[in-house]
Amino acid sequence: MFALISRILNLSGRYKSRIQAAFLCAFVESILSKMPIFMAFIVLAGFADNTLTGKTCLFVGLGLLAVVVVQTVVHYLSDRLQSAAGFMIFADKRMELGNHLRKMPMGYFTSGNIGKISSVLSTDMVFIEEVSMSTIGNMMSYMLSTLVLAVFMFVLDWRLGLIAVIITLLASLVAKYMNKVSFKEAVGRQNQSENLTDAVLSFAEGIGVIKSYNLLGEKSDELTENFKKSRDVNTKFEQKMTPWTTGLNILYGVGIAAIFGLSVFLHQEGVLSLAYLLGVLLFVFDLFGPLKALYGEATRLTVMNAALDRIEAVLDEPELPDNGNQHILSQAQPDQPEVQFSDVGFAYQDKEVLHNISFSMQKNTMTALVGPSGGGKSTIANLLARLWDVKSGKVTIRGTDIRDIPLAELMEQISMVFQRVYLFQDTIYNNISMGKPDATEEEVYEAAKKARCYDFIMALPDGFQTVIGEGGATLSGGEKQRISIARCILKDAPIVILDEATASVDTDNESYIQEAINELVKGKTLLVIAHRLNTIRQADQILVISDGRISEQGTHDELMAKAGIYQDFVNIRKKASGWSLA
Ligand SMILES: Nc1ncnc2c1ncn2[C@@H]1O[C@H](COP(=O)(O)OP(=O)(O)OP(=O)(O)O)[C@@H](O)[C@H]1O
Repeated sequence: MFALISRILNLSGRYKSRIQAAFLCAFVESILSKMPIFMAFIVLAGFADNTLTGKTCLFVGLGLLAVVVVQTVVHYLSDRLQSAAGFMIFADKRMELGNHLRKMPMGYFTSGNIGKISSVLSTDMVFIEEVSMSTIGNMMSYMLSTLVLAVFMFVLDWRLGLIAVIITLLASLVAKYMNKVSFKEAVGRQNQSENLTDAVLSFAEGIGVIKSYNLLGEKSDELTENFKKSRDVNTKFEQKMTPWTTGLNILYGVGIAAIFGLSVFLHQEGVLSLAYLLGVLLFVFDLFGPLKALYGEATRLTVMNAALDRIEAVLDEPELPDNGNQHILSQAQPDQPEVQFSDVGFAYQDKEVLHNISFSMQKNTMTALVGPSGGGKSTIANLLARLWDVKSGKVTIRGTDIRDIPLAELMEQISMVFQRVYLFQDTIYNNISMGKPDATEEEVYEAAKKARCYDFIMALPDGFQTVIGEGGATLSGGEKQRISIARCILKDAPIVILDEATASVDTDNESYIQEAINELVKGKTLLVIAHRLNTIRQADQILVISDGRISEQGTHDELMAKAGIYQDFVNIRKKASGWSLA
């Protein structure tokens, strides 16, 4: 328990003194909350000894008033200091996590991790930031209160103090095992919470497909199954905890009965005065209250510990190193290619997917990657943009290894047009201008014109100020694609990576998109994952990628003359509607 408390306190960093002050206030408040019983003890003791005077009553009355005032002040202070500290610490932690996620390779953001990231950023962070400080504050004050009450029992009679200490030690032993069980179960509970987040996200994202394939029943059942599992995991947790909490309650009951019985016996034996007996009677029912509350909070602490484990697991995921300090030459040396892959190998975890990939791209030329699905085309394109790092060999731009170039500088050199377009929930203007944040209005409009989207944007009621996304304007897939191309045109990076669309859009849209792409790639070095025969024919070089290797390389005419895999693909492509047979 102490290890857990110190683990959370270690996070406090620059807010340490604020938290210490908050805990001090919480402790003072908890001591003050016992003062009315203490005052009652003074009055009853005076009454029993026949020494009660008006002065004592006045003193007790004023004392109670002062206690109420001070208690209100420290309660206010501890609340303010604690909750603000929790939010401040975890606001910093969230930023650290956000910063870390930004630097992680794209490979991490596979669907299996999306649920984990959402769960860490929302459920775990929110839980810890809302309850951690108050939980620790309460626990500390309960511990100190238990100590103060036990000392008071010793003051009344050492035998009573001894019983209080024995019960406290036994309770902490029981609580230790209870925490172990709670901790074990907390891991399972959180894993199920992640599974549930995953299931809900994938259901919400795939609702279109689910409906169109009439899978609503099946997928709803899967989701319901997940809800049931969560219910079962939580019920099991409560069931496992009940014997322990009951055991603790019995122990407290036995302790109270023993102290009560012994104090009456000691009074009858003439060892304990009536005043002290009254004192015991006043305190005994409250004696184990703080201890009870302490172990109630301990369960929350184990949940927090599991949440911290998950936050730290995400923070421990390796980042893509960004310590390069070389700059890309503005012009390649004579005879130096713009882009060069030299003996590149790559694996997703242990699965090797690229072997000995070597090719070069000359400035302002088009290289087309073609080949069967799963061959490795997208992986090659992603390695050029350094979405992952090569496992062996190297990728250079104008002679410089891309790992030696600061990521921000590398990104300035490359534009990527994906099949799956992502537009932010923002105005069309801002969605385009993020390609070049310091662009003038004229430059944004010019890019929109080149990307063939100016006219349809101006036809919208709010024009470029139209907000896209949920609650905003809905655009067709082709329109979104053109806006994303406008963004790239504005960025004007010298190297363009294009994943050519396989999905069929209507003929109008297709020709507009083609025109937009033609504008984008003018005077650029282009790497295209090509699916259309027209595009492939125009390429300066074609790389046929299959099983992670370059199996053929050349121009369309050269490869057609070879009667190899490329020729087969072209023939099939002519018959079928898509190059990619997946
Ligand atoms: N994130 C990933 N994690 C693990 N394996 C992956 C991942 N992405 C791709 N792969 C695997 O790597 C291999 C190459 O995939 P890649 O997407 O590069 O092929 P591709 O030629 O672009 O295929 P397609 O034409 O279908 O897009 C495949 O076996 C694929 O299953």
